[in-house]
Amino acid sequence: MSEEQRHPRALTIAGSDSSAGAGIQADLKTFAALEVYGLSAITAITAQNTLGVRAAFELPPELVEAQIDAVLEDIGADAAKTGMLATAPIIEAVARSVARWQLRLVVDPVMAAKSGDPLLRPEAVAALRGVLLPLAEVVTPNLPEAEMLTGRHIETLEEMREAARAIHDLGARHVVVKGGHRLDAPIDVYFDGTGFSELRAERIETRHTHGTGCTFSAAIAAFLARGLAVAEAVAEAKRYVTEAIRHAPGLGHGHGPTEHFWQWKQSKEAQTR
Ligand SMILES: Nc1ncnc2c1ncn2[C@@H]1O[C@H](COP(=O)(O)OP(=O)(O)O)[C@@H](O)[C@H]1O
Ligand SMILES: Cc1ncc(COP(=O)(O)OP(=O)(O)O)c(N)n1
Repeated sequence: MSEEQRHPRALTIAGSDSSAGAGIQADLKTFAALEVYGLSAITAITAQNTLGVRAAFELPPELVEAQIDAVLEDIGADAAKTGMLATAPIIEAVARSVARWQLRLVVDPVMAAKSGDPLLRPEAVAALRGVLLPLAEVVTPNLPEAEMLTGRHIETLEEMREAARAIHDLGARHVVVKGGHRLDAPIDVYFDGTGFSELRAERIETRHTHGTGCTFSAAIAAFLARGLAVAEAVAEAKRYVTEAIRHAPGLGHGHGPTEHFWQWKQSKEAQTR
């Protein structure tokens, strides 16, 4: 097998964030840091910084589909992830592509930025639930997104487990309900359709958490592309995002980006020594 054939590759289908802390830019940085070749299909262009989203322009669904076809016909992807999908027609176009290309898909059901600015039209939530989630190998809602998907209030770990089960019932095969929005430790709940486990980490006291959800889901896709099983990929991605937050460079006047190039490889090697 040639070098080119063995190199893992992953596709992100997401919006562009001009501040490069979230969206396509965060995903590609994560793929690169984890030594996975990154491909992209852009769904929308946002003008945003660490303080908020100033403008957004949604691309035509046919152009999103054309980007996916162009890279998959030529290069192919071992795994893919979605982020900001903006509209129901884009979600439907992405679902058609995922089914046609039989993609191993991680869905980050992005609905709003940390600043509160909306990134998904309200009427598109039904398409996310009904059309895309049934195609997801993994879905990674944060607490407000899990509330929107289930129609339940979620606060406690037990309520996170109930929400994970309800989202699994919508068709996603593995569910991670993220706990970054909890008041105490950022514990995430993982459900594989049979059992629950918790992904635990210390809370890092910082305002620099822009794009943490994008980074987490991109890392899951990268580890899947590298051949890890889902439970392992999710656990490694949790370690990755925790270190990305810890090493945040402290940029901007609001919620700044996390860091991707703090020598992940060496820190992994040190861990296993
Ligand atoms: N301050 C923090 N310290 C450590 N981990 C965090 C912190 N904030 C978020 N996380 C983790 O980052 C990941 C992304 O979660 P979250 O911030 O809830 O997503 P989103 O960006 O979609 O709102 C989760 O694994 C969460 O537990
Ligand atoms: C273009 C774009 N996509 C997604 C987001 C939201 O990303 P997320 O990782 O959920 O991070 P926060 O914005 O919640 O920190 C975005 N802002 N822009």
